Amino acid sequence: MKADEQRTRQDDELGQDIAHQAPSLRLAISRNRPEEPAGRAAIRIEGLVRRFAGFTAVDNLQLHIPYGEIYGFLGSNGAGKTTTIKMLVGLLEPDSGKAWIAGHNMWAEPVAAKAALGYVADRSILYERLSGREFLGFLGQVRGLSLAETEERTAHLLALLELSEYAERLCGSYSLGMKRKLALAGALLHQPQVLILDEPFNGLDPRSTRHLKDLLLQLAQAGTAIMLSTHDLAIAEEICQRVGIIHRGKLLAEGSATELRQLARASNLEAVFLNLTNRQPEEASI
Ligand SMILES: Nc1ncnc2c1ncn2[C@@H]1O[C@H](COP(=O)(O)OP(=O)(O)OP(=O)(O)O)[C@@H](O)[C@H]1O
Repeated sequence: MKADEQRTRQDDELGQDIAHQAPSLRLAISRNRPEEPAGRAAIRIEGLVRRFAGFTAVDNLQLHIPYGEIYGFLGSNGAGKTTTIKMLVGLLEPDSGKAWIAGHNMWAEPVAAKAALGYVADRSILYERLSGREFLGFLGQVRGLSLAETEERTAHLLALLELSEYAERLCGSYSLGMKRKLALAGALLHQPQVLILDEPFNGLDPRSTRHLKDLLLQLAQAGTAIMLSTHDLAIAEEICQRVGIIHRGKLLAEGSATELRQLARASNLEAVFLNLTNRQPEEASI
């Protein structure tokens, strides 16, 4: 048997092991982390539940993400990532449970919570008849920035995201990747303490992907809390301090990629992920 095949088989067997231990895995890992008081978490979710016509899409979810951390939210198609994010950013009312952004309850103090938040949806919604610069100018007004601040931040972000040469073109004429980058510029305009990104790497070319990874690492280093959902396990492994794996609306495991790999004795996050979620193979479609 070749070394690669042997490692894959070992990963599979060990992964099946942790699949059975899944509920205790998270507890074991969280004991290894210095405790972050929940009240000081940048993003805090307690007991979040959302049902659609009797089907439970998000099932009693708990999450605490501190400032300065990049948290990867992983799950197969339909696992409940977008539903969780929509409840967290105030777009979808939970059936029960609560969510806080920078200490503000999203549903009781939505203005304060949203002021601290930058959010990019999985599908970018832009005003197609505005130019890139006009779009950011409009968002600056919505965010209550002065004209000078808006102009300065707009120029900085357009340059940072390599969009300056397209700034006067209508958003409707942008490519998918350019739209994603402009949406990100919009989310960063008011320098939020908390950034929530649903599939931020979708549609980006390798150069823009590298650029975004570096930008997120810099923002986290400066203290921004970042939660991102992704299907790209290599990216999660590279830039996320912790990852949470959601499946059928429940958090199966949570920890750093290294902790998850060590605990599972698996060679990579993909092996951990596939084996945890393969108990329902028809859903393991990441
Ligand atoms: N408005 C809705 N009405 C009915 N069911 C919904 C609605 N929104 C989401 N769902 C269901 O909830 C489940 C979770 O969906 P969600 O979009 O949160 O998954 P996801 O993890 O983001 O998936 P993907 O990776 O494919 O984007 C799915 O079964 C989906 O069909």
